[in-house]
Amino acid sequence: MVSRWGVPAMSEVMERAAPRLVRAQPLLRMADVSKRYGDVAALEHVSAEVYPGEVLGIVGESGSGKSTLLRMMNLEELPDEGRYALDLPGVPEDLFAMDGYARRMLRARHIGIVYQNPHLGLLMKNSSSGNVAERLLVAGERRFSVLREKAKQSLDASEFPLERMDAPPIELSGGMQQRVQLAKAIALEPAVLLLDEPTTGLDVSVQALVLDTLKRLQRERRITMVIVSHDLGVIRTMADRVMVMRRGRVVEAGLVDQVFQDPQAAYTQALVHAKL
Ligand SMILES: Nc1ncnc2c1ncn2[C@@H]1O[C@H](COP(=O)(O)OP(=O)(O)OP(=O)(O)O)[C@@H](O)[C@H]1O
Repeated sequence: MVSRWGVPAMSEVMERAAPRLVRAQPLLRMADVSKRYGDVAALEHVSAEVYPGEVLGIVGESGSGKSTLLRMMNLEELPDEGRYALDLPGVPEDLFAMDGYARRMLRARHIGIVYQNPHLGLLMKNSSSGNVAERLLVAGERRFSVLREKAKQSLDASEFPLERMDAPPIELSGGMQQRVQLAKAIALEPAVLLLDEPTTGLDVSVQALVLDTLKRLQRERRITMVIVSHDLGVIRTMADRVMVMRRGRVVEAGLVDQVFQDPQAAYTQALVHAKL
């Protein structure tokens, strides 16, 4: 299949299409994205599509380019080449072509992100409710009582203990910090929620609880998500489809169950068997 940008929708990849009765327009489309850091090719001709309400998992060993791809999806960084579209009203065809201010505004309004490292997503010494409210300011709300109430609702939806909402993240556990990031990320009901190793580093029991919250939110709100993890268990729990990356390239993509039960690429086979 060739996209309207004239590049293969999933170049050089064994994409096994989801057996959907209705294939809507993708909400998110990245085409032929490449990025080098000096001699390192972090991404080479990567294409990805995510459909509304779908969870795309991205898996691969350390250094395979997962986080770099997510940073591009979050418009934090620009690639050397490639295109990026979100199917939203009034949004330009190629988000990479927007100026810096427009990119920041679009990111704040339509994209939510949870980082593995909460220091990247939160002001650690501000109150947790203030961190969430900061995101709401982007939508133009200025009334303190409304900001506080909406921040509270978002924290509650993230199953954050509300009696701690005035505590700064630096005083909270790792699991609670991730819930504050999540509350901030979903406060404006983003079109897409990006999750970069959101539970890595947490105790196994805490990890399970945070994944439960993410799954519930996804089920109830049909949030479109992209989740990066090196942990196949996390991807299997969360994702509908998976993209397997190696050395900056997509080596395999398809439905999670298909790819994990019957991996086609030698690299995916090794990943799956290493996990068993
Ligand atoms: N800002 C940067 N400057 C230089 N090299 C970078 C930069 N960001 C990423 N890289 C390099 O690009 C490659 C891909 O990195 P990336 O962090 O995307 O991989 P990853 O799959 O997310 O790995 P990990 O799971 O360890 O985070 C790596 O070789 C990395 O060292």
